[in-house]
Amino acid sequence: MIQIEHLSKRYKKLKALDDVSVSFNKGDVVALIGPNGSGKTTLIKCILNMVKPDKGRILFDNQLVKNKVDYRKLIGYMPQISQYPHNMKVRQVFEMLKDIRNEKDAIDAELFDNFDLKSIEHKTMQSLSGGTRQKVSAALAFLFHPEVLILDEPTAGLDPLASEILKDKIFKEKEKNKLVLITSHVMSDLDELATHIVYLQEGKLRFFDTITHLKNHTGEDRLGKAIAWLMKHEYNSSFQS
Ligand SMILES: Nc1ncnc2c1ncn2[C@@H]1O[C@H](COP(=O)(O)OP(=O)(O)OP(=O)(O)O)[C@@H](O)[C@H]1O
Repeated sequence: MIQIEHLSKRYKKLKALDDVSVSFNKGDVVALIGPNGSGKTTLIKCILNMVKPDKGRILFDNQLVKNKVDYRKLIGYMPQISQYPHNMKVRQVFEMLKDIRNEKDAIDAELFDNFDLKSIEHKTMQSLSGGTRQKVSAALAFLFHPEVLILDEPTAGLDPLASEILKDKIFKEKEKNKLVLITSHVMSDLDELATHIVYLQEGKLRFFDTITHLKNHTGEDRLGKAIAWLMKHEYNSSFQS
């Protein structure tokens, strides 16, 4: 569904992405893992056409994404830092997006309801706590039944109940054969959800495989331990599923 071929991106001398090739299919829940600054968000932004790569190409459903916008409708994106106008009320943000899409009937309000966003819809975005802003951002990402979900640190700042609600929702979408890409530093969350691991280090793809294969290879049954093993050992595995 998404093919990334020889992708490179530099910021001056810094190689944020260095010849990354990987592909993702429907039904995969892919955990993007790597140290701070390893290129996870840059990879996501390239997929979304928010950052222009210097080299390489990305295909979405076998179509090049370069200079395209339409395919973005099929992706629900939860950014690390949401950037909705500060003085807009929560209700207005939802209404604005529904108006832009003109798809008023095809709404998935499950997270809106489960997070009880109705009770804060009169508040402005700037008055929300960090975690509540994350809830709004999550509800917006799932709103239009997207085929692909790209979630950048989705559970960061969420309380335990909200975090469970969001993980249940991600799990349901996986069951519907959606493709989900998640970055997170919370290994236990990824252990519950992910089917595949992409491990980036200094912009390079160090590892791409199924979680099952990673655990078998390392002899660890917890993802956190298996990733620690990867970080300690020179291990390169990459397969295109
Ligand atoms: N707009 C930019 N201008 C200059 N450098 C940038 C820019 N965006 C990212 N970088 C650099 O590119 C590298 C990769 O950043 P990126 O945000 O992709 O990392 P990350 O893996 O998502 O990190 P984190 O885990 O901290 O979120 C970092 O060194 C970062 O400082």
